[in-house]
Amino acid sequence: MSLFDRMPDSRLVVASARSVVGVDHDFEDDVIAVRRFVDIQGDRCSGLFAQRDIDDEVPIGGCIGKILNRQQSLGLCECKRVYLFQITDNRYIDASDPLQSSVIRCINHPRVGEEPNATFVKRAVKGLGVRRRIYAVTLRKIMAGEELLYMYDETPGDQDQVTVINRSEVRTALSKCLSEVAQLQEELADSKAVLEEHWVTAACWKRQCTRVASSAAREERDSIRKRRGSSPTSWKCLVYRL
Ligand SMILES: C[S@@+](CC[C@H](N)C(=O)[O-])C[C@H]1O[C@@H](n2cnc3c(N)ncnc32)[C@H](O)[C@@H]1O
Repeated sequence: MSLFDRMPDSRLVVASARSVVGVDHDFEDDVIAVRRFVDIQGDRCSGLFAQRDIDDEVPIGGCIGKILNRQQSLGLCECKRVYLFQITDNRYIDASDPLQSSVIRCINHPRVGEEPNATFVKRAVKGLGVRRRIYAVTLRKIMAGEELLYMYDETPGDQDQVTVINRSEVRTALSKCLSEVAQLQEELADSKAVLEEHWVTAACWKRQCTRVASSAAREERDSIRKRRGSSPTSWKCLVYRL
């Protein structure tokens, strides 16, 4: 029997507060909580954490959002944070808007050295106005305090090829980004006095650096993508594996 068949009645899962549309980032119940922390790039981000021990194969909650087709979802793959969950070849849940989604949107991908401990299963729900839903389910027993993690490229229905680039390609892409940022910082330092005169804040500086770094990263991705001929959505995987 597959994990999908062993799912309990999805109406019960839908009723869970964790699957309710519009739950904000401060969500916390006795099973999971959304916690904010600072990631390796120094940005504040959110993740889902177990509040108590959770057994294997327990549904955590449903992922909700706007249903998009592949074409409509492409632009969103380029966003800094991607909240797209693929449910079929041509159907995606866009969970970008926290007010139109559930806290399940906050599940992160495992970092280096971490293993996934959750996955998603699909289940059609009749009579609830939602044609297709996917549920986060634990893959093993989770201990209280552990972060829930799932491999983004394993969303049900995801047929994309995963582009795995080797370490030297990663290093080249990274050093290119870093040198662009260093150059920008030099330019900014030159004009620091002028900027100070205009009361440009540190936050604005950071935004400019980030913008240049992400555009450099995008160019690098495009150039590798051209060389590799991979599909645009597979870049989610590339970015996360960095
Ligand atoms: C579905 S959201 C997860 C919640 C997100 N961390 C937040 O703060 O709202 C996916 C985004 O989180 C970030 N993310 C998730 N896992 C990551 C990881 N292992 N390393 C770096 N960024 C990650 C990426 O920006 C990604 O586009």
